[in-house]
Amino acid sequence: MPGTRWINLLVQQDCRVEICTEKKTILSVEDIIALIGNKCDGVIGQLTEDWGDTLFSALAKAGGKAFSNMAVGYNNVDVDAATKYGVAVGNTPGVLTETTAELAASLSLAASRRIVEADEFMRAGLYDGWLPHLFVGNLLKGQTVGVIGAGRIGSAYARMMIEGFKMNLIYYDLYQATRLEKFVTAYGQFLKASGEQPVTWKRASSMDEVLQVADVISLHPILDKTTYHLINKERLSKMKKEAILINCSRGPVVDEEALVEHLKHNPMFRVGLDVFEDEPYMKPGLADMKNAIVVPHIASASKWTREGMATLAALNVVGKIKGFPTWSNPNAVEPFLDENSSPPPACPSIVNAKALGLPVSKL
Ligand SMILES: NC(=O)C1=CN([C@@H]2O[C@H](COP(=O)(O)OP(=O)(O)OC[C@H]3O[C@@H](n4cnc5c(N)ncnc54)[C@H](O)[C@@H]3O)[C@@H](O)[C@H]2O)C=CC1
Ligand SMILES: O=C(O)C(=O)CO
Repeated sequence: MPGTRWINLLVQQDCRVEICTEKKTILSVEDIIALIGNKCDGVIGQLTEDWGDTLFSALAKAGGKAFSNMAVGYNNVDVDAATKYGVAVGNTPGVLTETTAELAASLSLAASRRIVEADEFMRAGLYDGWLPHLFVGNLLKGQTVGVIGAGRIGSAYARMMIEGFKMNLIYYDLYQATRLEKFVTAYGQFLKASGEQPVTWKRASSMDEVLQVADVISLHPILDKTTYHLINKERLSKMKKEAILINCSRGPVVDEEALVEHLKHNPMFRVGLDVFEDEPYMKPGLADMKNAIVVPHIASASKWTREGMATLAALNVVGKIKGFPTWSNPNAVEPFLDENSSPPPACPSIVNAKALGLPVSKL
């Protein structure tokens, strides 16, 4: 885990910390059971681990009260099973938002301007002079950005694309993104007052509307039963032939086999993927597609974010062990990140706090 603050905070609270030194990137359930052993008060785990009934039962048997994913997404965790065993489940919202949105924006630019293809071309020594048709891509300004899942990260991404490239917005979410709508309205008015074309927004009544209208579509929902294979063969066929699809949410939100087929038959369609259906693997054929940019789940990989994630995960676990209440707003975690002061006596974000009847901090 990055940085030293997370471990210093645990040690200051008299925790004995055991660090897994297995030379394996992804631990199996059996590996983790062995690491938990007979006595373990809490665990900080990774999104690659399968935290279900077996592990929560083992943790509870070892006296464990707390688990935290070092991640905001917790689709790898069976929260009901944790609740059944009285284990609190923490996650780390609030420190990933901008970093993840920046990677989605980076992929959007890289895909629209074909940066990876052009880079490979240069390195292969194929450049023999400027040509009018060399790596022609898409202009973003004035086009429409579609966001599926306009929560924390989806909204931050939308703002970047709107402010940065003056794109119009269409979004689909189960809930209204009121703050985002207000921002686009105000920014549109500002542009108009400056004599520029104002940007616009629309909340789509269906996801298909976004797919049909948008030029760049970025996926930011959580992964659950309702979002599994949200983008499938039929939905891909509704998108514009030259559209760009970005996925920085979770791999299974996209039917990756259908995507490979779509990429093969639509060379002007481009994707930027940070996540994959069967990580760490890619579906056959994806790696050969020139119209796909693929990066290894690095959307949250900025130093500040990763150190913040580690700190929040550690504070979730130690807070529960110490019997601290939960923080009232898990999106407002700045007080936990200030290196120059002690963190508040609270768990920053416990997703099953209500189900466990945990008290809420009054701070
Ligand atoms: N690639 C990476 O490294 C990272 C990936 N993530 C992923 O991004 C996800 C989103 O993170 P946040 O924005 O912080 O979460 P959030 O909870 O703020 O936003 C998720 C949004 O998805 C919406 N949603 C849920 N079901 C939907 C559906 N069926 N159709 C449309 N919208 C739906 C929700 O209403 C919510 O607004 C995480 O759960 C995680 O899986 C997060 C951080 C880094
Ligand atoms: O926090 C998450 O959900 C991640 O995917 C970490 O990058």
